[in-house]
Amino acid sequence: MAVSVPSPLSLQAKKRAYCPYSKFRVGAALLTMDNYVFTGCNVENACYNLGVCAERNAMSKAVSEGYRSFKAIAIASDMDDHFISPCGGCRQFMREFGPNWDVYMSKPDGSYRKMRVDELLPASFGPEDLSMKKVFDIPNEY
Ligand SMILES: O=c1ccn([C@H]2C[C@H](O)[C@@H](CO)O2)c(=O)[nH]1
Ligand SMILES: [Zn+2]
Repeated sequence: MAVSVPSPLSLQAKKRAYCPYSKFRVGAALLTMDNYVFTGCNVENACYNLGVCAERNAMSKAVSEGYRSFKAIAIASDMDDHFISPCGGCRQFMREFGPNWDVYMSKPDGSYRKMRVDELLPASFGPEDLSMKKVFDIPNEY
């Protein structure tokens, strides 16, 4: 499937947000190196701290389906005066899969700001610091 970034799929994913507590809808569309797309929305919980962000949801879906190599993620919210920006936890989660891929932070009108993961999280800690190989070479059996 051909996908433009920031992807309209992030807007579609936003519609599925489960956010009765914050009422702050977020959608994400993650593009893999081999051009598959995994979407995600935020999923909140009555036990507030268990809520999951849209970005992490999309990345976990991709990894659980066997994809670890990412080109870009597009993020959408309902804020029309700000570009949605990933939280610190999601930045670290993105960095696990490499420092050099793109994050498109959008507004509902489709305008966006693009930054690389390493710009969003400089001087980061990652798998290499634990003497790991590239993350896509990490086996599923140890
Ligand atoms: O980049 C962001 C920022 C916030 N949220 C979610 C978390 C929570 O459900 C709600 C309000 O913070 O928005 C995301 O999913 N992604
Ligand atoms: Zn987050």
